[in-house]
Amino acid sequence: MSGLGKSFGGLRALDGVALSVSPGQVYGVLGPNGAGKTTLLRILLGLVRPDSGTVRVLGHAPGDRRALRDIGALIEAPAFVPGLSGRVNLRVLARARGLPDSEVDRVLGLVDLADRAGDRFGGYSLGMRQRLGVAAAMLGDPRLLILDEPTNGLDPEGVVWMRQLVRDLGSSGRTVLFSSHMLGEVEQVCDRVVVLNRGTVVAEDSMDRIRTPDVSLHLHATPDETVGRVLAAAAGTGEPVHEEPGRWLTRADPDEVPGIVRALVEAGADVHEVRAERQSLEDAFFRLTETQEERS
Ligand SMILES: Nc1ncnc2c1ncn2[C@@H]1O[C@H](COP(=O)(O)OP(=O)(O)OP(=O)(O)O)[C@@H](O)[C@H]1O
Repeated sequence: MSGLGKSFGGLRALDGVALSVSPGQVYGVLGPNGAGKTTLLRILLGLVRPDSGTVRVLGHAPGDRRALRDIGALIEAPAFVPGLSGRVNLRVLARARGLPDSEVDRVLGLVDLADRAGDRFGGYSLGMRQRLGVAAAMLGDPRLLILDEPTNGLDPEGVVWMRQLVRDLGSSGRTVLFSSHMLGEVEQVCDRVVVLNRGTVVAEDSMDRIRTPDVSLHLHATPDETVGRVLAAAAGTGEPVHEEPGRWLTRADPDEVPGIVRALVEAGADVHEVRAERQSLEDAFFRLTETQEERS
């Protein structure tokens, strides 16, 4: 998709969004509340029409029957009939699509609901409802799964289970596009991630590169005058921060760290402590969304 825009009244929910998802990738859509994640996923399914831009899903226009056949989706709370059992709810969906009842049993097994499949949907916990929603999305073994906040309502055990399921789907060649504001979750299962903020893409890259390879380099080294001079001249570092006498903080490419330490020693500095901390996705997320706030 490219140049995607969507407004609701005066509110710009998406603005010039471009992204491309390759088959077999697990792709995370990340962003704070109201960033436009759900709107983006709804557009892919043909549930919302964009005001501008071009979108192709599995080679077709969004909402095209040929594409929908190969897409499974869970968008917001799944709608099932409360008085019917989980199994019967799925059978209704499966039969409407010409799928055999054995397919229902297969997906119930995948989401660990086989034991409770005969119970009324109305009596299901939030987590069970969510599992049934995922099972419905997997009916017919679609090539592309679009899951909007799939861990909503799941307990910690359910979150771990969902993470594993998404991973398994990815490693079996399915393409999974899922949104989350649980950053750790995205970090652990995604190949690539797009970070949205206020309707625009603030980053779109591989998980490793989003995190940026840079480390926060904490140094305890003296004397200050020598350390300051060496850090300012070192390649691959950010602006050094002099935290207190003898203590420095800078950003550095991890490959440059040995060279920085060598340069300090060669310049006659005493190096007492070197600590390089990798940035988590959480750091990257806040850095990206904060930068955006500052710009606007
Ligand atoms: N049908 C609609 N009518 C009016 N405004 C809408 C509609 N759908 C979304 N919006 C607005 O568009 C913006 C983006 O919403 P969207 O649901 O896509 O964000 P999100 O990133 O999924 O957020 P959340 O994490 O809170 O679900 C929000 O400000 C929202 O209020």
